[in-house]
This record gives sequence, structure tokens and C-alpha cells, in this order.
Amino acid sequence: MTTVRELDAAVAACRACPRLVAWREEVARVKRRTFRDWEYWARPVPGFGPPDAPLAIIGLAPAAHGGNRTGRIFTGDPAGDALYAALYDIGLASRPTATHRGDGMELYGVRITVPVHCAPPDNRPTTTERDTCRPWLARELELLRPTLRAVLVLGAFAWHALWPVLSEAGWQVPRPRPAFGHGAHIRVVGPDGERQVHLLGGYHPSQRNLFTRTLTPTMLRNVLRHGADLAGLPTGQRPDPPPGA
Ligand SMILES: O=c1cc[nH]c(=O)[nH]1
Repeated sequence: MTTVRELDAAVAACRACPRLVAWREEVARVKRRTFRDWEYWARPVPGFGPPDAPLAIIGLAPAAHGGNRTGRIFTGDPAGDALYAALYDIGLASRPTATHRGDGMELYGVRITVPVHCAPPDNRPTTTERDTCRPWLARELELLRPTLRAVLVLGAFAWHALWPVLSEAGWQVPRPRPAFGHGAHIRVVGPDGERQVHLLGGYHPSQRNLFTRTLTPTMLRNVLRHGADLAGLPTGQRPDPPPGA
């Protein structure tokens, strides 16, 4: 796999984890009433966004009725609604809402991916599943590396999943490994000993975090803006729409 496009195709064909294959297909058979007219994707969901992005955002895994239905990461679930709205607000996405693969959504300088590409039961992949999926993340970061300047890691799961990826690829990972937190920020030096990439932690925009206001839309916008600044991406603030619009 020498291109991100090839990688995405290979990811989407993966059947490595029997439990996840069974679950993603079962969910697609049973469906949720609201989505009964949908033909679910029911496959691994690749990353989304340009292959030369300076900013990567790493989430957790596709939602059963979100990415596993629509075939695009963070698309069609509450976490994605919050994430794309915030990206749009700061000028990094072309639309405020992501609904399906043909909705015209474009990301500017941002690639969104996950450490586990199949929807897991209860949104909880096992450590074996996380480790089995690791080579995909490793390859994706390797392909992005020439342009990558910052990684925004959404949630402790991805934070912990990332360290072995980086150290196996020869990045100079600090010891002890930095603790996850919203706003945690470190720099890691790349395998070439020169290029540095910023790692920034942020709470995952899960329904639970949003509902409990552990993560507010403002906090999400701000941490995205911080990631974009570290990546050297220009951001803006969209003006409020006119009344009645
Ligand atoms: O990490 C992810 C990706 C998509 N949807 C989620 O809820 N989480």
C-alpha cells in the first residue's frame, strides 16, 4: 500500500477480527428502525480526509449505526455531529453536518481516523482487537508523515493505542508516557531524528461526554483550533447566520 487510497481500500476489506466481523454484519441485518431503509456499510470504515493533511484526528472506532451504516468515519452519529459541526465552525470542513458518503463533505488539511476500524459491541474494542488493527494506523501515519505536523487524539483509548504505533515506527516516545488529559500536549521527534510532531489530547465527543458536559461544543472547538494552530492550518470563526436563516 503506497497510497492512502490503496490503504483505505485494504482497510475496508479486512476481516481479521471474528467478533467484530460478526457484530458489524449483525447490526446491519437487524438495523435500527429509523434506518430501516438504509443498506448498511457493514465493513471496516477507513479514515477520511486528504492524504497530505498536516493535522490528523484520531477517534476510537466507528459507531454501529454511524460509520458502520454510512461507511464514513464519524458520519451519522452524535459524536460525528459534534465533531463536523466544530470543524465547520472553525473553517476546516465544508459543511456543518455529515450524513452520508455522497453528502459533499470535504475536510481542509485534516484527516480523521481511528485505532479500530470496525464498530465494536458497546463501543468497546478488546485489547486484542486494538492490537490487531494497529498495523492500519501505523501505515496511515507513515503515509501521512511527510506532511503531518500535529495529531489530535480524542480520548484515552486512542492516546494509549498510539504509543506502540509510534515507538514501533522509531519515534522518540517519552518515558514515562505522558498521561492523557484534555489539552495534554507534547512533541515527539520522528524516526528521522528531526521532524517533530505535536500530540494533543482532547476528550472524545461521545454522547456521554457531551451529555454530561465533560466536553462542551466550545471546548471541542477550542481544542480543534489548538490542533489546527499546531499544524499550521489557518482557522477562522464563521459569522453567526442571519436571524431566520
Ligand atoms: O471514534 C469514533 C468514531 C465515530 N463515532 C464515534 O462515536 N467514535
